[in-house]
Amino acid sequence: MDEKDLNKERLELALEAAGLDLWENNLLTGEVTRKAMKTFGELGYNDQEVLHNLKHMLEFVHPDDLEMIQTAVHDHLAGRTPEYRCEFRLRSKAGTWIWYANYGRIMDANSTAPGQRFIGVTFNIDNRKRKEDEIAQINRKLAEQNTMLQSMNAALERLASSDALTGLANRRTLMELGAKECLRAARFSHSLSVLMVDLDSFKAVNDNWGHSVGDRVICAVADICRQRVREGVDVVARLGGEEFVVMLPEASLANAHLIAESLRQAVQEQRVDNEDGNPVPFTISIGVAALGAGGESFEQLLSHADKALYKAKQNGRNQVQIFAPLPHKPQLVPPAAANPG
Ligand SMILES: Nc1nc2c(ncn2[C@@H]2O[C@H](COP(=O)(O)OP(=O)(O)OP(=O)(O)O)[C@@H](O)[C@H]2O)c(=O)[nH]1
Repeated sequence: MDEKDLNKERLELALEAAGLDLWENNLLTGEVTRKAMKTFGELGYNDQEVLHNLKHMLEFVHPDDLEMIQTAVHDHLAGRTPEYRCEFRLRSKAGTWIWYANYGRIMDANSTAPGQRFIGVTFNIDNRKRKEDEIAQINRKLAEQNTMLQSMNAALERLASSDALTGLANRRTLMELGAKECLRAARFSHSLSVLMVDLDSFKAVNDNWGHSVGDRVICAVADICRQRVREGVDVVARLGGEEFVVMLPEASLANAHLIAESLRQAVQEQRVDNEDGNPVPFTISIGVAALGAGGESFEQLLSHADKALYKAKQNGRNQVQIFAPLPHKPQLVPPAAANPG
């Protein structure tokens, strides 16, 4: 055996051990000078079924992968890539698609007519591709589930922070926002007012027209409050039942009074019909309070507004009352303490 045969033998062994199948093509004539017969054998074809012709070879390639192969060859031929690399599917004789990879190089790149010796190897990557597909599918499912979880979390968050009937903030949210706003207002000596809003004689609305009409009245009041305050600044909350709170940062007592009066009037003019199409009369009373110089807590502010609301109810309902702190009574000094000795 001469050195050439020995080298050929060594190469065959190396290719076999690496699972590589050598091919050689002439890109100028389209002739396949060495067919990757190990690959075609694996796909179920015999030597006669595979012609020494590049055009014929490409007929085994999945139609979706053809353009990618042609681009990779073209880029390499034009010197844009140091080697030709490509992954594609080949049709087996049984009709299934199997993934392969190509790695090759134009060996006569420096000649005047390069492309006559395009040499490379093909190797089976089907297992790897299938695993990649499985992983991609799992990742897609995980991403879908993640999106679903995120939207469920957002929905849960909405449910936990808002009132189911009106969509307004609930008591918990109001108390959280209110406490923060109170601290901020006290720290920077800014105004902060609250309106305590309550439907008048609402029991009668329910008793006369039913609970569902009562619910619609509650929603109508919620909408009026929501529409008439500054979006993103003021907070409208339903405390429960027929009671609402409107928190007005940066609003003085006088401004809050004006807003309260406009809400009261808007509610009085709002029409909600009963099941027979007849209007249901309803009004609200409002208590207004503003943060004083003493830096009260939000709970105290609400309690002041509630006291004003009580006054509005006592005075006949459908009105606005302002919380006025009782005038400070001077402490009487006991005579004994005044005249010691
Ligand atoms: N439709 C409906 N009614 C509710 C809801 N929550 C509470 N109520 C009713 O609201 C009514 C509140 O009645 P009261 O607390 O006696 O007060 P009021 O009749 O409005 O009288 P004043 O507040 O004194 O003017 C009760 O009849 C409750 O059943 C609700 O979500 N939907």
